[in-house]
Amino acid sequence: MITDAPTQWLAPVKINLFLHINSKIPEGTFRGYHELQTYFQRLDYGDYLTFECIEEPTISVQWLEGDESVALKPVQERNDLIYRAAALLQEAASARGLPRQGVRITLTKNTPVGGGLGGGSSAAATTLLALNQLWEISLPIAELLPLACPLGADVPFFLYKTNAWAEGIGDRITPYPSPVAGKWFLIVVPKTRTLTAQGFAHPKLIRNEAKVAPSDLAEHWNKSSYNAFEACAIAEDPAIAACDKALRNATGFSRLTGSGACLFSPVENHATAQQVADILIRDTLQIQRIIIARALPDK
Ligand SMILES: C[C@@](CO)(OP(=O)(O)O)[C@H](O)COP(=O)(O)OP(=O)(O)OC[C@H]1O[C@@H](n2ccc(N)nc2=O)[C@H](O)[C@@H]1O
Ligand SMILES: Nc1ncnc2c1ncn2[C@@H]1O[C@H](COP(=O)(O)OP(=O)(O)O)[C@@H](O)[C@H]1O
Repeated sequence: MITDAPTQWLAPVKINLFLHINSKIPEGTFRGYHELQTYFQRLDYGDYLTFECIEEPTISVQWLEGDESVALKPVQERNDLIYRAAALLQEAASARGLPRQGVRITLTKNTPVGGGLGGGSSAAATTLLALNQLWEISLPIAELLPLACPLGADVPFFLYKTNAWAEGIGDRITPYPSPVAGKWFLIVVPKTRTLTAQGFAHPKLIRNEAKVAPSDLAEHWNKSSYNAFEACAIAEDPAIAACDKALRNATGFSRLTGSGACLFSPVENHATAQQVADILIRDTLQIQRIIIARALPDK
């Protein structure tokens, strides 16, 4: 019997061009979470996922080593964001009177876990998008969003498949023209990881930034804005501090993405990126590796 090869999907990473925190939410469902403003930029780099649909309604997720090892795979499968996304969609299909179908998923792990690149969130969103199509459920994005939110504050953004301005807890998404589409970026992966919840809990985090309009920031993202986690991350973690200093010395710019630990800088072109990367890796002990990637265009 001839079967179709499983289809391969890229789960692209994001960088936060800037990230301001406006307040801590005092009550309601998201009590203790933070209201923020950020610009999510997608890059042409990420994990690869394959989906092999099967009739038996079981879900399995296998992690394969890519640029990253599989050492940080969640111990229990039911905690894997990919597994949880597939299970939520299975439930949604069943609730609509559609048959429960199964899937064998593989993840080729390229993105560092705890890097601030949204690897887990992007893989979860890609799973929702892929299985919505492959299982022929065809939910509109408005009906996928309630499934995405409980998986993580970053997951809704990845459903839009475009660069976007985000507010609320990061879940209120407005597609907005990218100020950097097509530009090359260096992403420094330090020999350390950060935990998002710890970053948000830091006592010295700036939590009262005034709100701005997208037009104020997207075009001046590298001058009149900042990443609220950066100062604390640099103060707390010598590896992040060393990588930040090295990248800033080499390119004149360095910024944390998300709650860290990765730092990024725009660069002129691929050749320059490679030259700078080679020198940084040679001279900076605290760098694990460097990703060279290009900002994806808007949809
Ligand atoms: C900081 C950001 C910026 O893009 O990215 P990462 O560094 O994780 O990539 C996101 O806001 C992270 O999104 P995500 O990684 O999905 O976080 P979640 O799992 O939803 O939340 C982890 C924990 O962070 C805190 N949290 C999260 C989002 C938010 N707006 N306020 C918060 O205080 C909560 O304590 C929550 O329990
Ligand atoms: N499929 C998955 N891929 C990556 N991380 C996952 C996955 N499932 C659960 N996680 C957990 O999600 C957390 C955030 O991971 P990740 O999205 O890679 O980093 P970040 O939020 O810093 O960008 C980690 O604690 C990780 O163990």
